[in-house]
Amino acid sequence: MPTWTALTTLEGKAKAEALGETLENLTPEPTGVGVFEIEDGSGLWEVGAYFVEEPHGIALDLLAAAHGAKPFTVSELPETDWVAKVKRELSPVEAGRFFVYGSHDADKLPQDRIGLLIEAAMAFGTGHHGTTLGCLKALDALSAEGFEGASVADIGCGTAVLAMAAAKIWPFSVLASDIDPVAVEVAQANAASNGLGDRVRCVEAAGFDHPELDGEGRFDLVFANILKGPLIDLAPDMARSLQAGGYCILSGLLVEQADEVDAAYRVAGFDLHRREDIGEWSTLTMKRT
Ligand SMILES: C[S@@+](CC[C@H](N)C(=O)[O-])C[C@H]1O[C@@H](n2cnc3c(N)ncnc32)[C@H](O)[C@@H]1O
Repeated sequence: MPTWTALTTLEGKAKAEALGETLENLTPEPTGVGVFEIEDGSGLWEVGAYFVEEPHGIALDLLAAAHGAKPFTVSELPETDWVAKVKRELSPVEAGRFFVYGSHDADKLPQDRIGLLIEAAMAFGTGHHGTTLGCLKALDALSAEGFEGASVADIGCGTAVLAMAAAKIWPFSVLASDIDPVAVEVAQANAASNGLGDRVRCVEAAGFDHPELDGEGRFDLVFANILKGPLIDLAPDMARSLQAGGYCILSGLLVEQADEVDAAYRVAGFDLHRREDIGEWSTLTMKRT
């Protein structure tokens, strides 16, 4: 059985966030990085990096020295325990008409909701994050306005939660993509377990850099829940890929970053159609002019 090596340290908030960012850029790249507040009133934050393979000790020593971090605790976690723990703790999420749930909560799916079965796995998108929620709500709002997406792409699909949501409300195929091959595998498996294996296709790609994603006016709706920087970089390709009157639903940006992304997309040929802020996260629906 593969084991996971977890490296954790405790810091104050600012240092924890800076350390988390540095860990994400570490070589070898961690399989996951987490930055969490310890809920004991101590004001301390836990920073963790999780590796499937043995971490690079020297890189970690340098990292700890550079940040003045307390020594990392290194522990081995059996993979199955971790996944099972996350699964048990995940409760269903409602977003608009959508109900995102794990198989352990299958009996809780209300009859009037559109179910999206997502098992906790090594991909982002269980519906719990404000960015995913924002995108699902934006999709629901577009559909309530009478919009029907006949050619939809989900860039940075993670679990494919957004691609599957679109495929559940409209009778067309959806193309999902992710830069991370593990996410592509998880996404394709989720599509199959939701009975959408023939209509949600997942490919590995960075942005629109894939023959199946390429083409002027190729799509009428594109989701991109990635970060502010990549979203801004993607604006010209997004404008080229979308038909006039089509939409992109953008998330992964903090509330204070929304105006900057909005401005970049206006320059590229979009108008702001809708904005939804959930907690510290903002989701923009931009309409191609
Ligand atoms: C925040 S998650 C979003 C997952 C899912 N779409 C959701 O809304 O919950 C971002 C995903 O985008 C992928 N990603 C990041 N940059 C990307 C890029 N330039 N092109 C394609 N995928 C990217 C990451 O691997 C990750 O799976």
